Amino acid sequence: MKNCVSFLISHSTCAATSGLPLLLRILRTMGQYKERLNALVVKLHEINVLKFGDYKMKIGVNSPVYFDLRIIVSYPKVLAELSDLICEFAKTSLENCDHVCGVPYAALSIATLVAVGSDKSMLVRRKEAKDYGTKRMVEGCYKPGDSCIIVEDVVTSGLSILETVGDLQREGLNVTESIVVVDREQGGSEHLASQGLKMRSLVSLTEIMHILHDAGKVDEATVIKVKKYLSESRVSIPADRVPAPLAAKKTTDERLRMTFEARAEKATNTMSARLLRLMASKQSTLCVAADLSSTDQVLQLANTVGPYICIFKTHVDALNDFSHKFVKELQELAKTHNFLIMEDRKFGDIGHTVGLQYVAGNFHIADWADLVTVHALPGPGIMDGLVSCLETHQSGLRDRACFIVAEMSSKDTLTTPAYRTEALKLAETRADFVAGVVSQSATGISSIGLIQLTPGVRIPVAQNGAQTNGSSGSDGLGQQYNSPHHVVLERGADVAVVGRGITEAANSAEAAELYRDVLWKAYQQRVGEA
Ligand SMILES: O=c1ccn([C@@H]2O[C@H](COP(=O)(O)O)[C@@H](O)[C@H]2O)c(=O)[nH]1
Repeated sequence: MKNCVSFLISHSTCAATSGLPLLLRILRTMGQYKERLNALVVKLHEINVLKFGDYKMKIGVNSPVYFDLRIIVSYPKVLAELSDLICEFAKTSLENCDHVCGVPYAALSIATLVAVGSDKSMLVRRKEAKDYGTKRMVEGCYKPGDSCIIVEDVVTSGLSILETVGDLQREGLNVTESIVVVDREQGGSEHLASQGLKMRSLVSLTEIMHILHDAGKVDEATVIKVKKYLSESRVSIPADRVPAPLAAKKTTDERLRMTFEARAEKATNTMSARLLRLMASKQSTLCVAADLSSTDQVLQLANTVGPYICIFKTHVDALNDFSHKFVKELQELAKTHNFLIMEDRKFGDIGHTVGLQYVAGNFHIADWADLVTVHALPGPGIMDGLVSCLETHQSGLRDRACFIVAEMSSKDTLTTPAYRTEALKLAETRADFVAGVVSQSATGISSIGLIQLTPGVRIPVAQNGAQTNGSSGSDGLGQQYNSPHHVVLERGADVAVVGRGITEAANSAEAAELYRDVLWKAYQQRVGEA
């Protein structure tokens, strides 16, 4: 019945456009489909894909029924019929996805024919990474954000599907659904659902037993034996076998629902805890980017927006009159208005060099910037370089921290999903110095205390002057903007960076107050306080 409803949904559009009365046409198509499915099940039994006896399963238990869909490749007509039925069954889902990926190896032949039958691109997940060439785990032409449907032969626990989904997600693909031939009804669909994955099966083990019994292929005793086995043999997946991106997704979701106060309690980095508390007490998640060229302009802006912000972000190498008097005054304003100073230096060299750039040079950044930004590109050595300088520096590690740039906001950024994953790993392992990450999304950020800083934020103004909630254009030089609402609720931003949205406003104080309020309301909605 469940599958008839799926089938009905898939076919309602084509039925609606035909000349026949709608219901009659749907029922006829459904009847034909059901007849073909029954015949296929009988055929699968005939060719020994479906076996009854006493079988030792991969998961350790014995089963009175076993499916070996691997041998279907030796029966091309049966393989073609099965794939055709999947194309019918999942018509709408297949129309709306970008790719089809079979779980290796048994489902590969089925997925290939489904991809051909539905004119969709196919992806192949490798079971082992190559140690030469591209070293990719997923072969095929795709880009991050593309959607993909999984095709699997038989589902018991769902672990094989989860492993495939894990690899696809690591490549930035968005897995929307899994279509399986047989659901053994031993917990697979529930496990997948608990990881946010929808699963639909062509036929369940119970349905197979009914079809074969009605066709006189199995006796009543076998039906009862299988039924008893099903009621006694639920299969579980140990938490440590759930692939990382999926496990991380659960933690990320929990993290996003927590208040800043609660997260501060769990934060292992001192500056992260301090900033989270500051955000909560000041009710502000706004970071203003002071991309200006004179120190007077910067100080005036800091004084104007100070009451509404948690971070004041500078690019001191863009100033034409930098002085140490300037940083002293900026620090005074930070004390008066209670905000942190972030120098958006985006360090990106080897450890030794960045150490010098941090504590020495013209700017002596470590003397006055509470926070700095750092690229992950050079690898862990960059952290060692910065941290070793701080160990002998007057401010010490307790009062200084960095944000790792995991992903940039600009169009066609080279911070690919794979790069981002590695940058996040670096952030998670260096809680001694890392307070947060610069990122456009929360995916994969699992440490509760890690703060997500998201630049590229601007309130969109509609043609008629009314505000809208959508994404909000670009600056013609690669910067891409999203609305405050969108970055907090859809992308998981904790702190939103706003530059020209405030510095170019007619009244910077009013603009900062507006951004602060809109961002705070979105945060409250996210944690369920609104
Ligand atoms: O990915 C990134 C990282 C940093 N930035 C910085 O944020 C501000 C954005 O200014 P707007 O005027 O709001 O565009 C700017 O200081 C950048 O250096 C970023 O935009 N994207």
